[in-house]
Amino acid sequence: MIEVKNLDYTYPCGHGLKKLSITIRSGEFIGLIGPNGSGKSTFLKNLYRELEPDEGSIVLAQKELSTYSYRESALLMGVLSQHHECAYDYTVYEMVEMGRTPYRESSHDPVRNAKIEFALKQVGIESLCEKSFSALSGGEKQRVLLARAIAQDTPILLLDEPTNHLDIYYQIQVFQLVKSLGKTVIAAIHDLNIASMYCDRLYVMNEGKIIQEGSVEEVITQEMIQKIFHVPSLIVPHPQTKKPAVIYLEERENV
Ligand SMILES: Nc1ncnc2c1ncn2[C@@H]1O[C@H](COP(=O)(O)OP(=O)(O)OP(=O)(O)O)[C@@H](O)[C@H]1O
Repeated sequence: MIEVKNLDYTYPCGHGLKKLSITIRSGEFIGLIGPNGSGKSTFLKNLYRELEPDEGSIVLAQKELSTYSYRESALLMGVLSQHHECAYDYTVYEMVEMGRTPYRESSHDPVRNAKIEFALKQVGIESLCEKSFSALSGGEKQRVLLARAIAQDTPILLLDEPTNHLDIYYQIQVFQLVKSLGKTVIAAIHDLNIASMYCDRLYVMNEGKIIQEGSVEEVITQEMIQKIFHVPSLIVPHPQTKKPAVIYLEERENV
């Protein structure tokens, strides 16, 4: 469904992405992991067209991304990014409504309104509808933006550290909810235990490159965590799921 080949992007300062290639099948839940500044957000921004690649190709549903109009790509990809700024004082309902913009529906359209209601209910924010978006906490804003992305009803969701501002209850709620939607998901994730619980496959990024790719069992290893994050760890099978669970160790001799 998404095929990225030899993607290059360089910021004026010289940082960016180098020859990135990724193939994602329909319905996969993909995690991007890697240290701060490794290029996860830059990659997602190239996908959701905030940045334009210098070289390489991004093919979405068998068509080069740059040949889609912005409306067409908004019908395919929804985005939940880390940015919360909003120039106007919209209500929560108005923010979620914006997810339907690419559809050009009338505000009385029953399908449109059902999609908005569904999104509000799924994220559990019906009671916030009349509140001003700018008056919400960081975590509440993030949930509103998730509801907007759900209302957009796209087959692909791009998530840039989606649970940044959320407490553990809502972190798990967001990942469970996104997983239950059965969409193709690409998510930049810092928490390796969350990545292990929800992702089908992981890509490890470092210095703008993909340096490893595989199942969570293949990727989440003591060696990778030591090499990429410089932290000693112990990997144990999760007692419920048997997926790798990471226990971080103190840097001590003879551990
Ligand atoms: N707008 C920008 N202008 C110049 N350089 C940038 C810009 N945004 C990011 N960079 C640089 O590009 C590199 C990759 O940054 P990016 O934000 O993609 O990393 P990341 O893996 O998402 O990091 P984090 O985990 O901290 O969110 C970093 O060296 C960063 O300083």
